[in-house]
Amino acid sequence: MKKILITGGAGFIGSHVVRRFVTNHPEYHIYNLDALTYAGNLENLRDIENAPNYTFVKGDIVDAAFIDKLIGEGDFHGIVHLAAESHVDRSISDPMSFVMTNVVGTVNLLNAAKKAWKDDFTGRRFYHVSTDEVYGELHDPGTFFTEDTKYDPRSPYSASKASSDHFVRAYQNTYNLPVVISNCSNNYGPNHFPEKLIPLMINNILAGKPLPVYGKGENVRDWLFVEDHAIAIDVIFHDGKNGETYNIGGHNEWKNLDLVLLLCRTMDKKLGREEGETEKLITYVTDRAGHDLRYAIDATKLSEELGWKPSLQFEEGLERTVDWYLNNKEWLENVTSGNYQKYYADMYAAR
Ligand SMILES: NC(=O)c1ccc[n+]([C@@H]2O[C@H](COP(=O)([O-])OP(=O)(O)OC[C@H]3O[C@@H](n4cnc5c(N)ncnc54)[C@H](O)[C@@H]3O)[C@@H](O)[C@H]2O)c1
Repeated sequence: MKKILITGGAGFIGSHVVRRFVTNHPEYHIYNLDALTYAGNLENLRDIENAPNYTFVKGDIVDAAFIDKLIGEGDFHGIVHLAAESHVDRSISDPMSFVMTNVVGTVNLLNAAKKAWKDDFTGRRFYHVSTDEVYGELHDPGTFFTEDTKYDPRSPYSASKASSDHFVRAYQNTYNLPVVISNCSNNYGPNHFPEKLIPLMINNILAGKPLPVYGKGENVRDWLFVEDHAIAIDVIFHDGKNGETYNIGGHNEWKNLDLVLLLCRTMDKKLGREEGETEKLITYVTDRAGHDLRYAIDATKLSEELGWKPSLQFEEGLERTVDWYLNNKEWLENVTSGNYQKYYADMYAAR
């Protein structure tokens, strides 16, 4: 049975990718490598944890000796790399942890794959999951990031992801490592840690806390339902061409303020409140340093060459997301308090 290593599989997007691969590809054995940082949580994979083709491995991609051993002995057919520090605000207060995980961690994985696959790369693939933020920001409506847009990262997070993208391409160019990269827009959906916009707002609404909107709420993001991203990763992993980059996006742009207002109206309905009640919690706060104005993805290459398209309309995806959080308040409480983290850290410390 072919083995696939997925890194960061206990996180938000990673957990959806692991579930998709475990469920839709019984021909593979999936190894989920994750350090279980504040953002990683095995509760996200409870439903598949006993699947016969699934194994969890706790470990840190920054630890080169550990990664060399794991990949050296693992005979992995493919590596799907999602492990990262992922929150822009945290990158502003602590850039070095982003350099370590996103840059050094990625190079450790590339080195280990190069050594383990020993110049016979037939049937192997290193898939690097990246972000549209590497392209910088857009101003003019009607302009989009394409795969040819020049990199212009503007936050420590996007600079670290851009750097890792460059390393991945350099390993293809220099050592012929078979690589593929995708750059995706903002994801939303179940299991999203409540520090990012949508789950933070849902969490605050449920707690009756203010809803902090940066600046005037004018920044624009393109939103994609996380399961559609997982499907795109599956399609690119299997059908994408080595050395290529694929942009993934929802063609679904929202100003932050409009998005928060839509979320407030959805919550009014779900919580049986009068329309307009929830939006009273909106508070405008000092803008994020260096806040990029607009991101928008042109995903034509992916749809024309590999036939992928988002399956879900935004209103439906947002409603599914809200329903998930309302039905999983315990999850929200346990990730916010760090209970899950402690529980799984203790479990692995005892082994
Ligand atoms: N969230 C988005 O909207 C978005 C959009 C495009 C691309 N991406 C990219 O997708 C990937 C996953 O993003 P996410 O939002 O799911 O992130 P996340 O923060 O929810 O999850 C990251 C996971 O990586 C693990 N991890 C962190 N450091 C590690 C280390 N040193 N060793 C091993 N594991 C480690 C964490 O424990 C966690 O499970 C990232 O590479 C991110 O850059 C995210």
